[in-house]
Amino acid sequence: MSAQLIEGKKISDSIREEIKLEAERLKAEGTVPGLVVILVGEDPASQVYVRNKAKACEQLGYYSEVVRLPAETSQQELLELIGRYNRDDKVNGILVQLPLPKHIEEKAVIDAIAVEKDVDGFHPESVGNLMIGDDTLLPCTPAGVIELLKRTGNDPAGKHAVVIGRSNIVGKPVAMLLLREHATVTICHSRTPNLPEVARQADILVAAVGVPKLVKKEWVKPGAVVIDVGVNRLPDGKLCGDVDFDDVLDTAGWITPVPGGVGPMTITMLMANTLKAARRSRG
Ligand SMILES: Nc1nc2c(c(=O)[nH]1)N[C@@H](CN(C=O)c1ccc(C(=O)N[C@@H](CCC(=O)O)C(=O)O)cc1)CN2
Ligand SMILES: [Mg+2]
Repeated sequence: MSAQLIEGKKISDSIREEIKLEAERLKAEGTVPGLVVILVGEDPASQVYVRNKAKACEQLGYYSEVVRLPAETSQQELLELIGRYNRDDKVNGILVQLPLPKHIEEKAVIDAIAVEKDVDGFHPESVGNLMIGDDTLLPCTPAGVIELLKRTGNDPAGKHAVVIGRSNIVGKPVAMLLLREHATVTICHSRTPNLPEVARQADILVAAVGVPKLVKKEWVKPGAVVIDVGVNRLPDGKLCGDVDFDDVLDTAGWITPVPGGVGPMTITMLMANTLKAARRSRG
């Protein structure tokens, strides 16, 4: 039997409707959520994501700024700009689009963002808050994964979740969020022995490694929920995930497509974080 599709685009659209209502309520009380997105350089994919973030702000009636800086911008210039937005009351969220040019140290940039404006959830204090279970701004893609699970009735509680990938942006935080949702969590990576065998134990399998079509049907327990976080561009220009979708389709119980699965949730959760930061800014 074919797996049920987890339609990220549809779920994302309905969350945006909820956010819009909340944002209107907040605006009626005199607070306009504000987001600045900073892009350094001309990476084509990043340009699309930044444009889509600005569009989402417009759709929701947020105050929005996009700062496009040349690839040669120095780290010091970027840090000074962040410092200015840290002090700007119109702006509740500051997002620096990744990846950054090689001469800029990602950690220095993330550390410079005021934690209360860290709508990416990448600041060490945000990460620490997530780890100890304090209320915080959550990283967008991992938060989107949890929303997809919950809104399709796939509550992680009591399930075995296997996460393939250990990046700071997706693998580690999604594992922490699944743990917070009472899943038993295994984190795998390139040095995990018998990776297919470990993956096959998962009730919920999250693939976030950036290897096109790595996960095959032999890696999937029949009926498992398969969440594909990979966005890989193939030589023919087509997008594909870390899961071999066609191969896995008849084995999985639920599956996210690429495109149209996890991807659309990233920007929606960014909008939710900006709203949350705006609400919190009122004290
Ligand atoms: N500062 C950040 N940088 C990056 C993040 C991030 O969360 N914060 N994540 C990614 C890029 N990203 C948002 O910034 C992002 C990636 C993918 C999508 C998306 O909607 N993907 C679509 C396909 C889009 C396409 O056709 O290329 C999908 O999967 O359906 C949105 C946002 C790295 N940088
Ligand atoms: Mg404001």
